[in-house]
Amino acid sequence: MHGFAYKNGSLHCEDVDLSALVQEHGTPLYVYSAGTILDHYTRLDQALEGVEHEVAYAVKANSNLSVLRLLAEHGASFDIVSGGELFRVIKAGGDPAHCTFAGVGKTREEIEYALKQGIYSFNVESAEELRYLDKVAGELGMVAPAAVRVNPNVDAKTHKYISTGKSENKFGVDFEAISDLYARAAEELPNVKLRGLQMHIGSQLTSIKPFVEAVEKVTPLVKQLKADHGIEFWSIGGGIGIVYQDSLESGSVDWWDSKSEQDRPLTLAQYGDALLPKLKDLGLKILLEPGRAIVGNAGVLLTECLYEKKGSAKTFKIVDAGMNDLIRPALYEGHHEIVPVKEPGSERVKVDVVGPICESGDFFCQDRELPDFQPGEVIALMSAGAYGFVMASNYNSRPFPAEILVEGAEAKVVRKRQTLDDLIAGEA
Ligand SMILES: Cc1ncc(COP(=O)(O)O)c(C=O)c1O
Ligand SMILES: N[C@@H](CCCC[NH3+])C(=O)O
Repeated sequence: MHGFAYKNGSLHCEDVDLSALVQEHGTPLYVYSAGTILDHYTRLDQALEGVEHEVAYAVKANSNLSVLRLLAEHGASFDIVSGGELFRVIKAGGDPAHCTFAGVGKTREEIEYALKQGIYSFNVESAEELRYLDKVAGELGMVAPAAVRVNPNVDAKTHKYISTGKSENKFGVDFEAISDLYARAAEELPNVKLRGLQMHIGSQLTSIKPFVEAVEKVTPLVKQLKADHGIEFWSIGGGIGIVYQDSLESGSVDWWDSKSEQDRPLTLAQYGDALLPKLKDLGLKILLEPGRAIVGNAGVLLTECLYEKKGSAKTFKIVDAGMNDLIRPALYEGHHEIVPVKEPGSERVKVDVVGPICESGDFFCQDRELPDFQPGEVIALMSAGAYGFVMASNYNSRPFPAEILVEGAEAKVVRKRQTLDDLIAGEA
């Protein structure tokens, strides 16, 4: 079994009982299913069968070394956004020659590091950055492989903080300016080799429409760039959304197929079916940069209920994880399904589940009907595999939680819980 399900009255990840795991490792605890990660990676890879392509996992979503190693061993490429992420990929056995480097603010140090490691492409986000890349590469006597990120000005219809493909967003170069930029680069920038075009319109897209709109809008441009400059790849970015509501089953291998179309707005197969016909005859290598779709439903954050506080207006369940461990609810009002690890009965209570941080925004849900659970019991915040641990902080001097990777009946600690000494390491 992949993913998460109740067995013998207790929530399991694959064949590992999460109650037993918590007894051994404590809470808060991130737990990932290797089976789900590989299943979703494979499904996405298969969705583009029929066109030359690479699935470049977006490392930012979950950059644990063991997660990266798992994906590298199964042939993934990687999309990185910092020198630190490249370092992680290399340490995990990934091949820099299959890495693309995104981001609007690459430093000289990062550019030099990536050039020396021989990455596949710098995905450049402005004319100024392209010029700087040319300068740095020239000074090192190297030629930098590059693609420009086009901002197609398409509405991704997602949360405004994670929409990236509109003109008012800081990302990419205006669609109308791309042809001219490639022409000028060909004449003026001898230390840059433009080998592709990149785009990424936003994250957590649950409809195929914006993807189709962006691909249709940009297709004439890539054709022209191929004809004029011989570009060889088109990265259409990541952004495929996952289900956050009723997501207990979503890490299971059968889940993707078991949902009706209304319940599951966008499957990986639908994504492939809609886009493949538009991409397959371009004569270009197609790159995908999925993050959340691969790891999101593969992870949970386990946390213990410390207190139940009945106020005059609300009942609060106070747990030992906070917004410092999982910030998505505080930052985007992101919804994470909450289920007790001990299989619950049918009784429901309306509660706020809150953390120990001194912020009113430190909540995991508000006024939500949940199966009842008591202090001392452990709950799982579902679909926390993407943008969970990677966005954690030490706010309120709370140490980072541990991370566990489960494969079948084996549970491996892939990041130790931070100690109090770790917390102050390097401070004077
Ligand atoms: C350039 C780029 N590629 C890929 C991703 C991965 O996005 P997602 O996790 O939504 O697939 C992001 C984040 O939104 C990104 O900025
Ligand atoms: N951190 C965001 C996604 C950002 C995507 C990165 N470009 C989230 O949790 O939904």
